[in-house]
Amino acid sequence: MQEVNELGEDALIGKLTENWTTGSGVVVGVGDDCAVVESADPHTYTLLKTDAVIEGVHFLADENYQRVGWKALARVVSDFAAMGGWGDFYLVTLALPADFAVDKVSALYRGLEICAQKFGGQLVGGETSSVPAGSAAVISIAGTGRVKRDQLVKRTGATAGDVIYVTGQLGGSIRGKHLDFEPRVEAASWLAENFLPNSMMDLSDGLAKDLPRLADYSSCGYQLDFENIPLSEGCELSQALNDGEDYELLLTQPAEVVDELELAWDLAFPDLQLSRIGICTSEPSDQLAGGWGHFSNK
Ligand SMILES: Nc1ncnc2c1ncn2[C@@H]1O[C@H](COP(=O)(O)OP(=O)(O)OP(=O)(O)O)[C@@H](O)[C@H]1O
Ligand SMILES: Cc1ncc(C[n+]2csc(CCOP(=O)(O)O)c2C)c(N)n1
Ligand SMILES: [Mg+2]
Repeated sequence: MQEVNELGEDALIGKLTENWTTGSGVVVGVGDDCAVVESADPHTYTLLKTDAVIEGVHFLADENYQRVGWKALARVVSDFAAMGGWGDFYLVTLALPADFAVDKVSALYRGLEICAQKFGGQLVGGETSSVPAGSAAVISIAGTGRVKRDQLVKRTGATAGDVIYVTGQLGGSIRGKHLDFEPRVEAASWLAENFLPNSMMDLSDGLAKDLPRLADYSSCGYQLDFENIPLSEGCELSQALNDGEDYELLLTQPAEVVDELELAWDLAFPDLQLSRIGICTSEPSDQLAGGWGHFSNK
């Protein structure tokens, strides 16, 4: 019997969805940060995302649950941002063991509310269920969002010659940033409005996992300047590549616009680093391997 760890996360999703076709109303199906579907408004698309955090996998059981609530919602907001959009409505699914403390759930909801308040969008319902005694708590957020049609940025548009950028610094998120990161909503929509990147995604599984994904989706390769990868304080390159949960933006821009982009960026976001870390190539690359994978690091 084949186990899921033998396939790895991406191959499993690929196998399960290989026969799914993109029917009418679907702009982007499986394979990007969000699904994108037509909306009644001719100027926007609707974004759809569902994302779970699991005790013991995404946070420790004794964590401050307000921070867990922030993280759970901010992850969805980050995926909306990665398409150039923002969140509108959120549903919360809880699956808890029977002895779970009410105070922890209340704290979780404060975190969700604070995050929704800060980044916009409303909490509008959910679902409550249980897990067997001794099992891990599961919190899942489903959200709908919006993006202007002419500002949608996908993972598939990178082309050879594009300059590859990341925002912020990478690595070491487990020291705390994975719980209280700022989804890059403002930066992403500024980019989408002013410099429409050829491709963009948020970095959740580490640059070593996510850049090869972006390159695969775009049918190109990449050449990294490792010395230009921005390291979080106290981190080594291997952490920046592999730790994951940076929730920074990874994007590519045609070379002709990068000088103008960098000047404008420094004025618009003086406190957020934008680093040129490499270029897209026409040939496939093998500079990177690693990062986070559920089941195994495949
Ligand atoms: N069980 C599943 N069935 C169908 N599609 C899935 C399943 N799991 C993931 N997908 C799809 O696979 C793609 C990658 O999903 P994933 O949740 O890894 O998104 P991501 O943006 O790469 O990661 P993150 O959510 O951490 O930012 C998405 O398009 C998602 O809709
Ligand atoms: C207790 C604990 N152990 C490990 C980690 C690290 N971690 C968990 S999931 C993940 C990738 C993103 O998840 P997903 O692919 O589900 O978006 C990473 C880097 C953590 N945060 N807490
Ligand atoms: Mg993502």
